Amino acid sequence: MAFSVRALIADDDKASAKLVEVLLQKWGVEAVVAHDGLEALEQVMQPEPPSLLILDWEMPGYSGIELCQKIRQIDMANPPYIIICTARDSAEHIAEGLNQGANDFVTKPFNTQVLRARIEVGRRTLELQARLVDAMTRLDHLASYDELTGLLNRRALFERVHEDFSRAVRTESRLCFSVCDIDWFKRINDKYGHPAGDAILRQLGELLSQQLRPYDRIGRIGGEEFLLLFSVKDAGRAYKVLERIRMEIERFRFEFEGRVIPVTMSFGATFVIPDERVERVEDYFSHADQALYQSKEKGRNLVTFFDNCV
Ligand SMILES: Nc1nc2c(ncn2[C@@H]2O[C@H](COP(=O)(O)OP(=O)(O)OP(=O)(O)O)[C@@H](O)[C@H]2O)c(=O)[nH]1
Repeated sequence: MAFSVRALIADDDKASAKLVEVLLQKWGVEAVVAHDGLEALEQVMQPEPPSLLILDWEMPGYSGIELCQKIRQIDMANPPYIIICTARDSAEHIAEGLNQGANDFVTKPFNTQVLRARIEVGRRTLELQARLVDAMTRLDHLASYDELTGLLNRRALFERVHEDFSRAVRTESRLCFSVCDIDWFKRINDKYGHPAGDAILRQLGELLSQQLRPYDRIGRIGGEEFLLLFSVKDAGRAYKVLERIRMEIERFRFEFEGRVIPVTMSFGATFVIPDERVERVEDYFSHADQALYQSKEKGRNLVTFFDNCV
């Protein structure tokens, strides 16, 4: 199916606007009409704006050229394709229009065939742009999210953690930074198979996400290792949150192909009062990791805080 576009015709000459509207209808292009620059700008600012703009050069409110300038200053994921319609067809005018952000020109009185061909060029360009934006969105997602669990990956998570620390400094809030790791995961893989291990990672990702609030951070930072960052008033409460999560995991029925697989997780954590030294995020990570090591040493399925700060 052909890629469809919605057009905006902006022209203070009502007869001329009507003529273009009728032609667009005939060519299967849905169109809305504005009779001055202000009305046209309002249409462009709608949540789902028209993508192909056919703007008259001279209009009350804003001229077609002023509209071009304004629209090109707006940061849009999918900028519109703009055709300026004008009787001014000198080289200077054409250059000025293009320099101000128009994609194309149609001179008045226009030739129907040429107008149709130019609209088709616009439609093709918008189709390519939509595909590019779609591909970039997908690439962005792939670059930031772990494919198996759908959680943030290590790189994206640490970027956000740095932002969270800066925000916490401003709002004077406190954070709990925890690294957690599945116990004996190698044995689980060996006993039930790698696909079962993958299924556990997926189920665990969902379970961890349900345990935290949407604005807390959670990500998969390595094979069977996850990182949690949540705001909390004091270290005692932080301990209770992690203990609750640890017990939920212990109780949860992880299943793969009808078999229930017991899973436990060890936690290392540190309670943080963020300060300006953003590089300390790496120190906190190292502290949480050392505490995780202690949980493993003490027998696993445990929550340990760095430096016994709880
Ligand atoms: N199924 C699956 N396994 C993974 C994945 N990533 C890492 N692993 C496995 O996770 C296991 C981790 O093993 P170890 O580092 O020895 O840790 P462990 O067996 O969990 O032991 P402790 O951490 O000491 O409790 C290895 O066997 C990895 O192959 C993955 O994406 N899918």
